[in-house]
Amino acid sequence: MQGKSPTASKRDLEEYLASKNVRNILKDLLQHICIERPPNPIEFILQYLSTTHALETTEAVATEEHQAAEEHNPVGEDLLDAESQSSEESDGEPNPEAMVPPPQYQRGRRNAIAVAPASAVKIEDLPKYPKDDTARHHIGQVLAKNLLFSHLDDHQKDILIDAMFERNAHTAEVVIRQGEQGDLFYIIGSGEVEYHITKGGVTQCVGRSGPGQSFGELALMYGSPRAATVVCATDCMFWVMDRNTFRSILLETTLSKRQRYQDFLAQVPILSQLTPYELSTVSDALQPSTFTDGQVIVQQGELGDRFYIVEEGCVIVTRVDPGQTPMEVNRLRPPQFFGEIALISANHCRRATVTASGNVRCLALDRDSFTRLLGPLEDILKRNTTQYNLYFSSQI
Ligand SMILES: Nc1ncnc2c1ncn2[C@@H]1O[C@@H]2COP(=O)(O)O[C@H]2[C@H]1O
Ligand SMILES: Nc1ncnc2c1ncn2[C@@H]1O[C@@H]2COP(=O)(O)O[C@H]2[C@H]1O
Repeated sequence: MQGKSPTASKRDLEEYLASKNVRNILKDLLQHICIERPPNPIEFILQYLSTTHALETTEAVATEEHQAAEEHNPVGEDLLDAESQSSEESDGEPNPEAMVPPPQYQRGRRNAIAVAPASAVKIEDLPKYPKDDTARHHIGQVLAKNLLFSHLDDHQKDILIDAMFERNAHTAEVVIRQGEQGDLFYIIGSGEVEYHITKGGVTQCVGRSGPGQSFGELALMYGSPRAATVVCATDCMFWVMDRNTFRSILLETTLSKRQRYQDFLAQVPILSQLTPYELSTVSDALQPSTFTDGQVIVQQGELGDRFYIVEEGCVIVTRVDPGQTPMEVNRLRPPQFFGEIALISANHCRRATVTASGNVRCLALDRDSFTRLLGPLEDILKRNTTQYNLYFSSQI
């Protein structure tokens, strides 16, 4: 028997590794270990590989179906319909409860995270849908409203703008159906949508979104069936991107931000009222800010438009009343928060000065995100201010 030359066997090996996609699988695995830093990496690796393997098999089938659909309809016409029909065609009437939301969005199971593998598609191979300057400008404005896109540089934004296509839908039209497979991500250009979840035979409206907001990320992040039905509350225009574009440009940051803040936000008492999914949308909107010792974060008497949660370090709250010297009234540490009074009071005025004591890291929400995400907590926040013993609390 003739032995193979060392060069030939090295080449064989390379070919074998390439044909089985081994390098990419290991790269993805390593990337996800770095993002999640699991306490037990071996358990994580075993779970990741078994989940990934299952997902890749399903994805291969889904991709073939998608390619077949694209060959039939190369410019992406009727993709909304294609998305909502796919599972009806495969197994008759869709059953919204056949599949439940991904485990991390079910109460009490926050740690069970199934991570979908990152896309192997190169950025330059993403689709390009021609559009005029007005459309590009409009997408740019829409993206600027959504913090999921805030980390993108101009080059990435251009790629994203090229890869998106426009979809229109009428009031009451179902864009996404709970339980179905899906591979599109939507950004609302105009109009409003409602989210409905059916559980135990009961359908509930769990939220509503408007221009600049996005939906449809869960199925793309976790390879799971759609977790909610999305229905147009008004006539809508969407900018839509496919799974590969979402994964190439948005998956890592969205996933890592949600995973990074998930456990921390769960400790913030005021946020315990929110569902795990609502908490994850709070994570998307958080803006980390750092302060050095003595730096004033908010100043009494100024107008305020940001809410802060202390993530690391300590802040000192001081107040000065007319004709008095400034007095320390509070010290706040993780996971306490401040800055809500200016956002819920009529005159938007800061009622105290907050200063960093040592190095401090805070997570901030701007006024729009605060109102949209924490608006339902306003009564609790107002009640909470009574603990500050503010003589003007009745004016809030
Ligand atoms: N409470 C919620 N639970 C799950 N998904 C939600 C919820 N509210 C809005 N959604 C969105 O509805 C989308 C349905 O499709 P996806 O599961 O891909 O992604 C989901 C989210 O983007
Ligand atoms: N005793 C206190 N009096 C006033 N504000 C306080 C007090 N303790 C903590 N704070 C926080 O300090 C913040 C200063 O900005 P805001 O008035 O927006 O919201 C205020 C509260 O969140």
